[in-house]
Amino acid sequence: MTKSVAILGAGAWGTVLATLAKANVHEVRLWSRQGGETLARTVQDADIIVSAVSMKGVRDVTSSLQSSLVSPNTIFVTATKGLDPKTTCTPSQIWQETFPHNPVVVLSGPNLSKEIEQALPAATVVASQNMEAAESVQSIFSSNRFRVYTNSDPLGVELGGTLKNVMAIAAGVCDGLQLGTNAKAALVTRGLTEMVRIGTHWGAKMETFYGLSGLGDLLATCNSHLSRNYQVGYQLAGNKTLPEILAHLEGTAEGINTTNVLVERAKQQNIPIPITEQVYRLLAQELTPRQALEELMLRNAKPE
Ligand SMILES: NC(=O)C1=CN([C@@H]2O[C@H](COP(=O)(O)OP(=O)(O)OC[C@H]3O[C@@H](n4cnc5c(N)ncnc54)[C@H](OP(=O)(O)O)[C@@H]3O)[C@@H](O)[C@H]2O)C=CC1
Ligand SMILES: O=C(CO)COP(=O)(O)O
Repeated sequence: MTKSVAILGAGAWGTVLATLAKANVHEVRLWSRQGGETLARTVQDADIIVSAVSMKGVRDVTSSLQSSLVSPNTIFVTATKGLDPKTTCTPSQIWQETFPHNPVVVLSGPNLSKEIEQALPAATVVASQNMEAAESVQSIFSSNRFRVYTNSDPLGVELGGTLKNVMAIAAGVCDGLQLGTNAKAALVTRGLTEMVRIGTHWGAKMETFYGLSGLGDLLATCNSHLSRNYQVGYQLAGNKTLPEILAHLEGTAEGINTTNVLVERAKQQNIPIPITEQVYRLLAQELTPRQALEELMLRNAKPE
């Protein structure tokens, strides 16, 4: 059945999600601040509202939408991979808090938009406490080139996609310094352990991090020059400064803000996050990439 899909955010990801839904013959309206259409008209009578804005736009968009008419049956889908700097809330928590009576679905997975744009095969996860809503979103985006799985742990799926961005920055540094395959394997594996530690403390299920939205996205972004977060790390290792890198980066690298939020939250809750901490210090120009490596290698000996 044809659905009416409103996609908010016409950046790299929003545009690709619009193409996928259109290919399944849904009626798609794509909104951005630059476009001619109002937000209220874009979401009018929508069955599904997909948010693909970057984290810095989520609060603006949710508060602008509050006054618009959204039916309680409308499903919200959030595809943003970030954390709110003020509250440390995830995007889906913000959407749910703003629209407490609507189903909210998280869409996240190893989905480098440039590859999907080229019609290369990919898989993703749609997660919700409302399985009917998740299945509805699954059918909107599923195709022979985009395989969509459902999951009942939205927090775990969302945190997987968010926390891996920090590790992608670290992986970019690792490759930029040409530290080798052993170092990269160690980094990504210990990075996953760190993601599980933070995520389970937050209330997510451990097994979710071993699925597409956790390990899957970690592998994709830690191994691809298409990842903006990886690019940030790679270029830091090439001695560029963060402002220089950001001046030429195509799109958003959410891992930078996420690192800051995580360090704050982990400090308050006493969670050890050694890799994130070194990424934080590197981004803050407190140390060089080589010094960050030394710090990680010379930590106290401990069991795995
Ligand atoms: N690109 C990818 O491969 C993937 C990205 N994601 C996630 O999706 C999100 C968006 O990424 P991506 O599309 O790549 O980023 P882009 O930088 O390409 O686009 C960002 C989008 O957010 C919008 N935006 C930013 N601030 C505001 C605001 N205050 N109000 C309204 N809209 C705003 C921008 O609108 P405007 O054009 O008007 O500036 C733009 O549409 C990120 O969280 C990212 O992690 C997830 C999976 C894959
Ligand atoms: O989340 C992504 C792929 O799944 C996109 O990664 P970047 O934001 O690092 O480009």
